Amino acid sequence: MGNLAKALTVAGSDSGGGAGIQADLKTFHQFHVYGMSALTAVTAQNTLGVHGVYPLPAEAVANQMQQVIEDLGVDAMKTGMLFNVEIIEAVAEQIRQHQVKNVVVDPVMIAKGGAKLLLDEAVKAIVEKLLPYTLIVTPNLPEAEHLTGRPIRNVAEMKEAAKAIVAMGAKHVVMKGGHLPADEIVDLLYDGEQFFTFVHQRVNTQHTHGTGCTFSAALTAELAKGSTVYEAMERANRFIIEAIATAPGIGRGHGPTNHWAAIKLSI
Ligand SMILES: Nc1ncnc2c1ncn2[C@@H]1O[C@H](COP(=O)(O)OP(=O)(O)O)[C@@H](O)[C@H]1O
Ligand SMILES: Cc1ncc(COP(=O)(O)O)c(N)n1
Repeated sequence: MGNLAKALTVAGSDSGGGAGIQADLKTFHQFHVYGMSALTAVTAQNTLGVHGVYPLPAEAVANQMQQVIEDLGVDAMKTGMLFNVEIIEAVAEQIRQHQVKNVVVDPVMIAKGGAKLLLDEAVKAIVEKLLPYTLIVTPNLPEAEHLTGRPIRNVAEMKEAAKAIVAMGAKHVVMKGGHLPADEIVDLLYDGEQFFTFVHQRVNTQHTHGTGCTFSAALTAELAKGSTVYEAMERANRFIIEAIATAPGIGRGHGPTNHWAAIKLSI
């Protein structure tokens, strides 16, 4: 345990356990990384949808971050549902004050059922306050469209959007291509100079609740352990594909992925 890697998630609670803080902590654990959390909001949620959103005061988020960073230490952190401008500003300020490295930002905006997990006016705060501290930002296509204000209909437009997002201050972009209607999914990594594409077959399933959270948590866990961005991307990508392919199939709606999925560490 001497070299135990430690990761922090700053995100909302999904009472259904498939997304949010719960998905992140389960994934950190599966990667043998010590997981810590700063809760931003409570959602009353299950596989059928979001039935209530109860944000916490920004001060409560900042205080949780401060206490774990100053005592336990954070090798990597991720953000998920941040909900409003005040919380985003508080999170950015904690990152700045404590010079937290390896920051992954999953710019969660809308739950699969359509519920707002980020207020409209807060998109600008993600760009202006958070992206300058971000090592990897992981938008899905609708999120990348909101960040850039342009439509994304193919891989060429994904690359253009990735360039625009790096120009906003993030060091790397992982743009997830699951929302393009094709049998092959293309996930894109851009490091400001080169594009790397990760292409895989779509699994035919409705159990994709929390895929974005689980993927970005895996990325964060690998960074906490000292992997390079490329290695972390490759391992997180394999993990999420396996987690979707072996989803337990619970709940009456969009069920969770399998957070016990085998981690394929060999590249
Ligand atoms: N049906 C699927 N089969 C295989 N992989 C998927 C499927 N849906 C999503 N993924 C993968 O899960 C991750 C999240 O994808 P995406 O659906 O684009 O984002 P989000 O969950 O944030 O909406 C990506 O790495 C994507 O390749
Ligand atoms: C608290 C919380 N955070 C994030 C998501 C996004 O989940 P998904 O990956 O299914 O879009 C969610 N549904 N709930």
